[in-house]
Amino acid sequence: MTAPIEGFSKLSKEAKIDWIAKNYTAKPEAAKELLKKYWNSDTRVQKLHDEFIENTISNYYLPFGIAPNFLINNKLYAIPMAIEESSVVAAASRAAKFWLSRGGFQASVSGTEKVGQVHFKYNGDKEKLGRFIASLQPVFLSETTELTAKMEKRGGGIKQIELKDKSSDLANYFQLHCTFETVDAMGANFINSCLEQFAAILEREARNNSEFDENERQLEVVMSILSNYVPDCLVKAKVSCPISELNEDKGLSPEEFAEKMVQAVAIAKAEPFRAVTHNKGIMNGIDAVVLATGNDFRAVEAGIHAYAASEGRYSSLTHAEIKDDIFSFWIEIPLAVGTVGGLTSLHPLVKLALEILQNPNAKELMQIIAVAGLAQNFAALRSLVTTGIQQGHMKMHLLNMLNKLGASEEEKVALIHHFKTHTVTHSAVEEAIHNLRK
Ligand SMILES: CC(C)(COP(=O)([O-])OP(=O)([O-])OC[C@H]1O[C@@H](n2cnc3c(N)ncnc32)[C@H](O)[C@@H]1OP(=O)([O-])[O-])[C@@H](O)C(=O)NCCC(=O)NCCSC(=O)C[C@@](C)(O)CC(=O)[O-]
Ligand SMILES: NC(=O)C1=CN([C@@H]2O[C@H](COP(=O)(O)OP(=O)(O)OC[C@H]3O[C@@H](n4cnc5c(N)ncnc54)[C@H](O)[C@@H]3O)[C@@H](O)[C@H]2O)C=CC1
Repeated sequence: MTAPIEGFSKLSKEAKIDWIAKNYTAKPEAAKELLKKYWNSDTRVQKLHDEFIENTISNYYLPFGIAPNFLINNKLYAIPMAIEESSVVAAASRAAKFWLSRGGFQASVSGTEKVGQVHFKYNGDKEKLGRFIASLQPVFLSETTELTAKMEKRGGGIKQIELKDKSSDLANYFQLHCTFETVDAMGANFINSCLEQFAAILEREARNNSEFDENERQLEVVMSILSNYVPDCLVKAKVSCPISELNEDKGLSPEEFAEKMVQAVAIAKAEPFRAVTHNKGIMNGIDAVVLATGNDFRAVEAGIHAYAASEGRYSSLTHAEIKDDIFSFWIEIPLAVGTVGGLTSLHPLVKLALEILQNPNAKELMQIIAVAGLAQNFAALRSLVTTGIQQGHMKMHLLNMLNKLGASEEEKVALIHHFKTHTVTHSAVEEAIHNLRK
């Protein structure tokens, strides 16, 4: 077993690479060569990437694709997507193309409120605590003016600071539940800075509060942090058209297709095992745009899944109905994303992605991301209720399989042609390449 290492973080990049290759790989020279192959040839860009995280030894590439033809609120977008899974970009593109001639996607933001909390312990009279927090409201605001001045100029800032009694859930547990408007930033750092200031004020003023007894003065902050659950930072995206415009699809009449789509969503609402996969398909679209635009996909994932379970059972993020011969399909999700801050102005490809999206503000980006999720779900359900998922997915996955089997460019051309009329499965591809090489 390799011995632990002290001070790894302080080694040079070369020394880190030497150490990891020597101690953890079978072929150190080949491993080193591979890591260096993925360095950016522009040393300034490479340095920038090295400084995004810690202990960087190379870059991890994800494909960066484009799904064109998204008509969103009557504006045409080409959506950049960063994702490793085949068929996602094709599926989004197909759904965009389908809805392009049917009025496109309508999207709207119904709230932009972010949340942060100061969690604290207090053992004492609750009415006194209520009076204490009420008296501190102006202090919380006046002692954060340095932090909030610029944000307020942009139309943002602190919205509300509310005391919440959580002591029935956990002994002596209370919180300051705070809401913020962070305009075009995701806001994590702004919110956390404000919260840490509230926390310092809270403890300091408790110690000096003459109304408190000795025990109450020991009010203790446990932690201060934003919440990634933002149920009032909501975006909705929708498509709809007369059923007659849905076309006959893979042997289903428009009416049958619409009914099956509604049924598929109903199943995801009734059955959590299905809902998880249904929502995974939606996240294929959402994560890909969140990543391409340099946003925090872990934050987005955590918040969206919490929302999917907010009614007590994990359920579908999309909804579908047929009413007065109109088929409607929509999504509603919480999304805290930024078009400034984080990596948005640093990562060269993120900057380009935002430019391709015509430099949206945060609300516009929320709408684009919600649309990508809805489109993805439409495409996946369309396949699931007609041909099954494998036909389209495996068609897109074919190149991965051919690469894995070491197919030459000529073999790829021949086999892609062959599989236009044959079903793609692992064994069929193996057999076809074997036959070709005989
Ligand atoms: C894969 C398709 C789109 C084929 O669909 P198709 O009807 O065979 O496509 P087509 O060849 O007729 O082309 C139509 C359009 O689709 C797009 N398209 C088509 N091919 C490409 C391509 N190579 N590259 C880029 N775009 C492509 C493109 O927009 C194209 O228009 P054009 O560009 O020609 O004007 C369809 O079968 C589909 O949408 N399948 C769903 C795939 C999917 O959902 N994949 C996600 C991975 S599976 C998963 O993780 C989620 C899941 C399924 O479990 C979720 C759930 O259960 O709900
Ligand atoms: N739990 C979580 O989600 C946490 C996430 N993070 C990370 O925090 C980062 C995002 O934090 P941010 O505070 O958004 O980024 P940031 O720290 O880069 O700050 C963005 C700043 O941009 C400025 N700004 C300029 N123009 C603006 C405009 N039009 N609207 C709003 N602000 C404008 C503001 O000063 C704002 O504070 C992400 O990288 C995320 O991964 C950090 C801690 C916790």
